[in-house]
Amino acid sequence: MFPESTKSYSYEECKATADWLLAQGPVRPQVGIVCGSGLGGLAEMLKDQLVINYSDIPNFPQSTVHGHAGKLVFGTLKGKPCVCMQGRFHLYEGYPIQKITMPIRVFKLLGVETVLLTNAAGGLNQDYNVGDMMVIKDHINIPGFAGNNPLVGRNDERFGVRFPCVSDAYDRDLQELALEVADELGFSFMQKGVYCVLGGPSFETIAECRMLRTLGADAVGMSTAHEVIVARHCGLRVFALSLITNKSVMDYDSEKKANHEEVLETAELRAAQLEKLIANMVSRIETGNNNTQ
Ligand SMILES: O=P(O)(O)O[C@H]1O[C@H](CO)[C@@H](O)[C@H]1O
Ligand SMILES: Nc1nc2[nH]cnc2c(=O)[nH]1
Repeated sequence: MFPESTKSYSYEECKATADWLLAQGPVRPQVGIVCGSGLGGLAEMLKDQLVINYSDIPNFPQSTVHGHAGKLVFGTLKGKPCVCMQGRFHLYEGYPIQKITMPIRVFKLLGVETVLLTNAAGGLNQDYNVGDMMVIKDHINIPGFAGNNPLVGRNDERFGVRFPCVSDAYDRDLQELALEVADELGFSFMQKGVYCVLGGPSFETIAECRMLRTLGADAVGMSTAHEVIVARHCGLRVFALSLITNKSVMDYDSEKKANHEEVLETAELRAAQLEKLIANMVSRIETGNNNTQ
């Protein structure tokens, strides 16, 4: 009924991967973290680590992008059992959208309740500066407009409903918690806005940047929104944060050119602060009942 390209990983395949992972170590993670480009240092914060290469995990895709190490790290962060993806998957790597989001379903089957996703993104909002952190309040899923949504294909009710609501995808309490924690840390570079996902890997043209800004997007990237849709479908609580690694070029007189090196350089500059923010958030997320303290 559905073409082969829309084949999801079945519940049984995701379960087999989750069971294999659970058999490797004692940690039963309640928080799942996904590291954006150049932000893999987040995983280093975990204590009592069990590190598993993606290449050793049954059914798992492989990382192909510089700045995405390709390791799954289990451990505790501020005493909370966590699992951290040091490297995510993107559409432009050539994977079907169901494959790049499959780890989120594995998170669910591992017992994860809350996912914290990070990414590197271009700042469309001209009030944003390089190095700002944007709490994502909503997204625009451009590939989804053309039917490239991770939930396309047969729906398995064991994960979630056929038509999930995503108007409340980004948990409001977690958004508030992030801003509260950032304030306590003295961060003066916090923003809250709308993330737009494109397929990549080419960066945007000037006309595209102008169009996306007109549509209401504050930042643009090539990830996250697909993971968020799958996470919400299976009932996970979601928080997502963009590091504005570069300013989108909106002006034909500009000499600036988007490039992955700048993305990684900015990530390196802000990594320690981003790690602090996420760690302090994790310490205040009450696990076991999906609430914050
Ligand atoms: O979204 P993450 O994985 O942080 O990566 C972002 O950085 C890369 C471009 O430099 C793209 O992959 C874009 O999506
Ligand atoms: N699409 C896109 N992804 C990014 N990731 C980091 N910066 C950018 C950007 O400017 N555009």
